[in-house]
Parts: sequence; C-alpha cells; structure tokens
Amino acid sequence: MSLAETPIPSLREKQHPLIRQLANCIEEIWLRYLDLSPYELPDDLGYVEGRLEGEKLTIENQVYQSSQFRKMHLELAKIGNSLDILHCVMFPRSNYPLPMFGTDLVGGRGQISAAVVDLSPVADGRTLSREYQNVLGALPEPDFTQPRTLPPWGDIFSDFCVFVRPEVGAEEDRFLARVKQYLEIHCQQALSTKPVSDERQAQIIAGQQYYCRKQQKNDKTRRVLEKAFGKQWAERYMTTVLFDMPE
Ligand SMILES: C=CC1=C(C)C(=O)N/C1=C\C1=NC(=C\c2[nH]c(/C=C3\NC(=O)C(CC)=C3C)c(C)c2CCC(=O)O)/C(CCC(=O)O)=C1C
Repeated sequence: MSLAETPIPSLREKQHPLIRQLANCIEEIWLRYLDLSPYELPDDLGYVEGRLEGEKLTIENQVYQSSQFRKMHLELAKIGNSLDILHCVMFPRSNYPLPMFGTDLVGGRGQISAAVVDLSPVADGRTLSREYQNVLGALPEPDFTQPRTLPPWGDIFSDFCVFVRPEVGAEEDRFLARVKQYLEIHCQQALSTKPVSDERQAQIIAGQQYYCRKQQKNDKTRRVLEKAFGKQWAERYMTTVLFDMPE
C-alpha cells in the first residue's frame, strides 16, 4: 500500500494509541522531507497472517526508499488482543555516512512495556559524527521514571539511545516527541550529507552488517516470530526483511 492511496485501514487503527500516533508521525516526516519511492519486499510480505499459540498474528509492512536510504521499513504487528508492535528501521545507502535510525515499541493491554529509539552509528569506529553529537547533545535530557537496561547485543546503540517503559500519558507523549526530534534531525542531516568515496563505503557496509548481525540476536523478536511461523520462517524473515545485510 503506498502512502498516497489508503484503500484499506491500516492495522494501526486497531493498535495502542501511541503506536498509531508514532506510525502516522513517521510517515508524515518521511513524506515531508524525503523523495519516497516504493521498495518491493520479497515474496509479497506486505501483509502476513499467522497463529501464535492459538492467537492470530498479523504483520503489516510498509517499505520505501529515497536518494539517501536504500530501505525505509515501517512494520506494524498485532498478536491477538495481547501484543501490539511497531518496528521501524531506516537503512542508509552505503555511500552515505549516516547512522541507522531505529525504533521499536512493544505493548499489550494498554501499557507499552518497551519503547526504544536510537540513531546508531555504523562508521568512524561506530561513533556519531560531530554534527549529530552537537544536535542530539543540545536536546533536553530524557526524563522517564522507568529506564530499561539494554541487552548485551545492544552495544550497537548510541549514548543517545532511549530505552524505557513509558508511563501512560505524559511519558508516552514525551517518548513520541523524542522520536519526532530524532527523526527530523536525521532527515535534515541526510539532506545535507554528501555521498562518500569507495573506501569509506566499505567501512559503512561493515558497520551496517555489524548492526544487522547484532539486531538478529534479539531473542525476544525471534521467539515471537518462531512461535507464529516456525524457526525457518523466522530466520528468513529476520535476515531478509527485518535486518537484511547490505552486500
Ligand atoms: C532500534 C531498536 C530495535 C529495533 C529496530 C528492533 O526491531 N528491536 C529493537 C530494540 C529492542 N526490542 C526489544 C524487545 C522486544 N521486541 C519484541 C518483539 C518484536 N520487535 C519487533 O520489532 C518485532 C518485529 C515486528 C517483534 C516481533 C518483544 C516481544 C520484545 C520484548 C518487549 C519487552 O521486553 O517488554 C528490546 C529489549 C530486548 C531485551 O530486553 O532483551 C530492544 C532493545
């Protein structure tokens, strides 16, 4: 489904309000800043249904590309009436020295249990550029009552990573505002970034591969997909749809 037409209501209309608002805001910012064109997923994986322990699992994928990004993936997933998920990753083209924008929201029964957003460096020794450090460093300190600890594979995230269990209400709004800030900063930086030469490109590819390999170690994601679609399907999905390596 492209952004222009909306023939069927998006899954977000049946999900947690913060997930719905975040999906709408990501699309709005992408449309406002970037020159979007469609990105074809393999095997028609735009809309997938499965069963997870008797509960229906629905996945809705929207994927685009632009001059600076080879893949801009917004995924919504709903498991029965118990779990709502928003997943979003922007993969820069390998000749653009840009970090990986990623956000993940997981919630059930009215409470978002995991809200993560980051601009993860993939080049220059996996450190963010001076510009990103300055702009992100100028933002007010994140103010959440329940910060969460990243797992070991989370060494890919920057010092500006926000990983929290947001309290209903004000903290949810604060998290949404923070994602908007990161995404707008990222789109503005992308528009003002020049492509780099080949040797830098190799370093960027290696950095994105490291990011994807680590994200594939998220057993929380893998377990949900395995229970609904089996081990093989989950492995293929994590390595070709969620976190496909740039060659
Ligand atoms: C940019 C960051 C980022 C991106 C892009 C990303 O994909 N994950 C990211 C981060 C991240 N996710 C986490 C957790 C969970 N992820 C899922 C599931 C899915 N998440 C999905 O995207 C999909 C595909 C639609 C499914 C199925 C569940 C169920 C949980 C447990 C929820 C909870 O603990 O309350 C954690 C904590 C990991 C830990 O504590 O060990 C981190 C750090």
